[in-house]
Amino acid sequence: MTALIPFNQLSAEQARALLAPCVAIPHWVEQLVAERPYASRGALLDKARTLAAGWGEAELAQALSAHPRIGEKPQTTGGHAEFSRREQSAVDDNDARLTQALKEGNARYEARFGRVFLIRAKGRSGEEILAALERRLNNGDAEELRETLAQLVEITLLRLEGVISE
Ligand SMILES: NC(=O)NC1=NC(=O)NC1=O
Repeated sequence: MTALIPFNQLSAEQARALLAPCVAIPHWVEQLVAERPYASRGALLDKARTLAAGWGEAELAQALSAHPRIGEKPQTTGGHAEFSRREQSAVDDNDARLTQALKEGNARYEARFGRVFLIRAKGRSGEEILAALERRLNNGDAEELRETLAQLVEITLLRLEGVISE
C-alpha cells in the first residue's frame, strides 16, 4: 500500500512495479505512470477508469493470461496470484459439489466463448459466481465481451484502490 504523494515521487520503474499486479496490460500501467503527478487519489482512479474504458479484445487477451480460472487456486506466487487468491477466498474449495459445478461451467464457457470466464470475485460467494456463469453462458458474443470487459475494469480498479491509499 503506497500513499498518493510517495506514488507521485517514485521512479517510473518503481511505479510500474507497484501497478503491474493490478492487471496484465502493460500499456495501461505505462499510461498511468506517465500521467503522474496526480493531484488526488480520486484523480488517479478517474484516469485509471478512463484509460480502462478503451479496452477491447486485445487487452482482454493480455489480462486473461494473469487471471486463474474461478475455483482454481493460482499456481504461481506474488503479484497477480496473491490478489487472485484473496479475491477468490469466498469460493469454498471444500465444497466438492460447487467446485465440480464451477469446473464444468468453466469448461462450457471456454468451449462457447474461447476464453476463460472472468468475473469480479471479491464480495461474491461461490454460489453467486456459479449463477452468474450460468446466466452469462446465454449471452451473445458482443454482449458477453462487454460484460467481461466491465468485470475486468472492476477487478483492476479494486486492486488499484488497494494499492494506492489516500
Ligand atoms: N477467472 C476469474 O474471474 N479470475 C478472477 N476473478 C477475480 O476477481 N480475481 C481473479 O483472479
